[in-house]
Amino acid sequence: MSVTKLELRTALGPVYRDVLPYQPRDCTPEEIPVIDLKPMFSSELSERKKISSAIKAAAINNGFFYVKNHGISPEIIVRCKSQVLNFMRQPLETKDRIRSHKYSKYFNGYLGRRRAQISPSETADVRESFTFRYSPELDPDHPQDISEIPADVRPWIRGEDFVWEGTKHLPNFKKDLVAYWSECLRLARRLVRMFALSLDLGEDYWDEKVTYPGAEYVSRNVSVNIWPANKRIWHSGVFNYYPTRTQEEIRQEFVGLGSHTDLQLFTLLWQDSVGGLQVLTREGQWIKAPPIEGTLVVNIGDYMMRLCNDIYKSTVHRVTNESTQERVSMPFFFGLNFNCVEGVVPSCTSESNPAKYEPISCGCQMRFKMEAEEFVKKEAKRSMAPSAVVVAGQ
Ligand SMILES: O=C(O)CCC(=O)C(=O)O
Ligand SMILES: [Fe+2]
Repeated sequence: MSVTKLELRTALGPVYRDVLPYQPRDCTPEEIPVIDLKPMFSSELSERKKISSAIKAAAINNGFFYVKNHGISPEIIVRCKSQVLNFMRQPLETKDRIRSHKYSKYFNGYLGRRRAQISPSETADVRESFTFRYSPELDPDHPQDISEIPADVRPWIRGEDFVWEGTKHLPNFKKDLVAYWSECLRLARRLVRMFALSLDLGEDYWDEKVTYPGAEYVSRNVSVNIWPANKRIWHSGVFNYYPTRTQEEIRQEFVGLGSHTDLQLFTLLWQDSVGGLQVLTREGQWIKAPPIEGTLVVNIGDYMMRLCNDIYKSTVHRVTNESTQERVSMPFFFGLNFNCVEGVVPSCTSESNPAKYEPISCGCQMRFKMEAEEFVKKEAKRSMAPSAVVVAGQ
C-alpha cells in the first residue's frame, strides 16, 4: 500500500504525517463522538467527571469531538454568521482596507482569497478570513483597560483596533462578533477545566498558576478573574468564508483550507450546514466531519499535545468546499497567556516516560511567520514575472 507523506507546518517547524491512498469517507460516531456538555454545568464533581472521561477518550483517539448543549444561544450564532457574510460580500477594495498583510502586526484583519497557503503540500487556500485577537477591554469576565495591564504583560496583548475602525460602517458588526466570541471564551474557560480534570489535574490547574519567563512564581488563592492570575486569556476569533470555487480552481483542485493542525490548547468551531471539513485519523484515513445542528466541533491543538507529552492528539484537518454554496465557519482558538511558560503536565510523565518537551510559551507563532514570509516571497516573484506567466499557487 502506498502512503503519501503530508508536510505540515507547526509552531516549531515542519512535521510529516502518512496518508492512506483512499478517498475521504464518512466518519463513524466512535471516530468523532458527540459529547453532551450538560453535566459540565453541574455542581457535582462526579457529574463533571463524566465529561472529562468522555473528553479523554476522544482526545486520545482522533482528537476531534462534537459538543452539544454547550450553552451558546442560536440567536447569537445566527447574528454573528450574518455579520460575517455582510463583511465578506463587500467589494474587495473595502475588505482590503483592513488587509492583514498590510496593516497588522499580529495577523489580525482580512485575508483574501488565495492570499495564504497553510499547507505546503497543497494549493493556496480559497478561504477568506477576518481575524481579531484578545483585547482586555473586551473580556466578558473582567474587562480592563489596556493601561491597567501590568507593563511586563502588556506587550503580549495582540488585539488591534484597525479591524474595528475599518468595519465601523457595518451596523453592529463589532457588537455581534464580540457577543459570539465572548460566549466562546466563557465556554472555553469552562472546558479547559474539564481538560485539566481529564488529565488527573486539579480543575484549576490552568487557572491560577502563573509562570513568568525568568521569574517563576505560583499564585494560588487568587480569584481566577483577576489579571494576571488568570492564565487563560489567549484566544483569537477567526471568521472563515469559503466562496464557491471557479471552474479553474475546480480543475486545479484548489483546497478551501489546506491540511494543518491548530496551534493552541484547543479550538471551538462552529460550521454552517454546507459541510467540507475533513479530519485525518490516527491511521491516516481522511474522514468527513459533517455539520451537526446545535453542536460545535472541538479539536486538540499542538500546545495541548505538547503539554500532554503527546498523549492527546493534535489532529490534522482541512476543508474542501465542493458544493455550489458559499460556506461560513467560525473557529475560536484558545490557549494560555503568551507570558506563561508551561511544561509537560506532571500526570503525563513517569520515570519510564519522561517529559519529551521543554517548557515553552504558546505564543510561538512560527507557522504564521513561515506562511507570511513565503507569501512575501511569492508576491515578489509574481511582481517580477512577465504578465503571461502564472506563478504556482497564486
Ligand atoms: O472551516 C472549518 O471547518 C475549519 C477551519 C479551520 O480549521 C481553521 O480555521 O483552523
Ligand atoms: Fe484548523
